[in-house]
Amino acid sequence: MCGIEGSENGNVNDDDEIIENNVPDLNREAEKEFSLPIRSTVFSNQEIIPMLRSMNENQKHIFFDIRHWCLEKANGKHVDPFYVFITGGAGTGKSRLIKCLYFEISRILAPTLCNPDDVSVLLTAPTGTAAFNINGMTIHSCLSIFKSLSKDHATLSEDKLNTLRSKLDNLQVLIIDEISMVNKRLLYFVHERLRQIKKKPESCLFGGVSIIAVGDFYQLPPVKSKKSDKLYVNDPSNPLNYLWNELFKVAELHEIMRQKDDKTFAEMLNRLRIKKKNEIIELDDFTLLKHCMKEAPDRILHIFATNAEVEVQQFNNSMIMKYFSDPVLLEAEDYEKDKTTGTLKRKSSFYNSSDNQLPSCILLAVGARIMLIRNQDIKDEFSEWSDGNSTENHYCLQSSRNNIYSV
Ligand SMILES: Nc1ncnc2c1ncn2[C@@H]1O[C@H](COP(=O)(O)OP(=O)(O)OP(=O)(O)O)[C@@H](O)[C@H]1O
Repeated sequence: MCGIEGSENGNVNDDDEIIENNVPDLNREAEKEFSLPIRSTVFSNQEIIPMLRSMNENQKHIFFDIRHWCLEKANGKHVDPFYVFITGGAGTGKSRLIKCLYFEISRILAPTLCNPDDVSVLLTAPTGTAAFNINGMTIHSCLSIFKSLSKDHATLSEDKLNTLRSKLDNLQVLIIDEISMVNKRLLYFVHERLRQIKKKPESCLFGGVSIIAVGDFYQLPPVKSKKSDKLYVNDPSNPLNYLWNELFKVAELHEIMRQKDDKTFAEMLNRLRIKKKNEIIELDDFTLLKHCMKEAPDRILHIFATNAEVEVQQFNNSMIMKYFSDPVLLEAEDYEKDKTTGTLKRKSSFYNSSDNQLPSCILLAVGARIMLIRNQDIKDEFSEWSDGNSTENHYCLQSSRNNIYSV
């Protein structure tokens, strides 16, 4: 991170793995008060209605099946919970279908809620970026699941559970996008938490809540998971196998909508999707791909396969060196809490871990655009930050808790 001023003397719960390091911007004082960040996602009619109208046959089929279930539920009929896995290659319209489903489910089930603040359906994803993409929340934050997924975190105190219950007692459907990034253990925690919220026995899967899992197992796998822990691996010796295998009914989207006007390209993408690493690409596909490769001008958005190519002295730095005359190298400062005095001391060396991924220094310049890709604590609510057009030579990121990140 950038230079940091300010310190915190809060008690830190060492068990909480969300606190990966005791840096000053991670004030866990606020954690003492349990507040629930659950919020309903709101899509406007203007946004959704054109999407509903333009669904393709495949999307409609899935949509109306789920809609039918909701209507039965809203009419007080006894319907069993359903577990569906909506899959399809990149650009087949999964995210779009999710938004339509969320809109329709919340609309149909709204009259079954006693309180307007209650939630009948939740829109979630396993990572912040994926959740942002669908205007949803992370599974961890809305179900109060800790990142560590250790047994100790399986249960919450009655107080915390009651807070969750007050909001989610009427939850009927949970939508999980990017399911390929969810492993068996996380799915088990989802089952456990829902069961606790709904006060149901172990045998009641997901506490009776229906699950719509969406994603593509050819896309991103769960971070740091053993092969047998991946959902699609049917391993009867794994005690958590039952929560995915044979439970979820598959609904597949086939038509690539993102490149729908370029059938040749879309078909090639479908062939590449199922290729294994090191498997030869057919000559025609290779030629088509080569044909699409063009030298991109420096200033347009570049996509790289690894963070290292972007960060570690590579693209970003070379662009700053090329276009700015006054680059500034900022070194990270790391603090740790002295367990006896509770005060924060600057560490002699920079905290480093393979999952931290923060650079130990960053090169900046006046006028260079900055994108904050990782906000350690959303409660910070950065109130100001440079959009890169400022002519000031001192940038300040002021958080709501008065930690100042100066750049
Ligand atoms: N029925 C449709 N009519 C018109 N456009 C559509 C339709 N379905 C999807 N699209 C468009 O196709 C593009 C890809 O859709 P979307 O992002 O939902 O796909 P996806 O399967 O979630 O992709 P990915 O797996 O890459 O995240 C978007 O621009 C979306 O608006």
